[in-house]
Amino acid sequence: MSACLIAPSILSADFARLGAEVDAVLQAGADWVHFDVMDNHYVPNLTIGPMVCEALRRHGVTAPIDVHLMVKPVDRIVPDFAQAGATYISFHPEASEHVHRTIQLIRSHGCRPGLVLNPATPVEVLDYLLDELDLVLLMSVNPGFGGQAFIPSALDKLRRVRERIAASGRDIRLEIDGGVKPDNIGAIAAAGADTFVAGSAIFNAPDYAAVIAKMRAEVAAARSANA
Ligand SMILES: O=C(CO)[C@@H](O)[C@H](O)COP(=O)(O)O
Repeated sequence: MSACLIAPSILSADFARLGAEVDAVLQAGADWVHFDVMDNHYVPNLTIGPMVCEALRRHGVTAPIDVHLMVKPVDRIVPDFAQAGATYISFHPEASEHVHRTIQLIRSHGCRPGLVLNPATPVEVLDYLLDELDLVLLMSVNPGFGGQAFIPSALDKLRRVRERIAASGRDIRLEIDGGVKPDNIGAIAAAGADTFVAGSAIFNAPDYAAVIAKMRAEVAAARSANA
């Protein structure tokens, strides 16, 4: 099993102090910065774009930036995010006319491509695509807002995607996003996730290091119970 990675979603950060917030979660032990891009079209909310990603790089952030595009169309913003310093760029298949082409576009710009499955998107959407992907992101809430409750059917979906990744023989991260908390992250890890996005659970906590450490401990306990 791949290393457990914790990716705080900056959607729940204090945007007035974004650089300091990102520094704080990374110093507290986070691995990635999860960067939620919403366009008020594909999803009913509006957030941040490539200029903010670039500003974080200029601020000195060297950790992987995990860009989750909740935008439609996708392709025209990909080069801008690559230029801005994105590491992973993930998108929703429903938002792209030509999913395979968008994946190739992301890779051709030097980034790692990921595909995002909404709660009602079947796992079969991965057919013919897993060989091209570096990451699969399963949404355990409907995209658009932080602070929603985890949808339990995501656990079965994680197991099914984990089986497909194992069968592919490729090193693909399996990321989960939405309602991830210290009290459910163990079950989520046991179902097969290795990369954990958490927004409100981390940024609403008084002590970022303590909540990240608690999440890692829960993942480690679940993995050793399943070994
Ligand atoms: O992409 C999204 C929502 O669309 C997520 O990244 C949320 O921002 C996660 O927030 P929490 O559920 O962890 O509060």
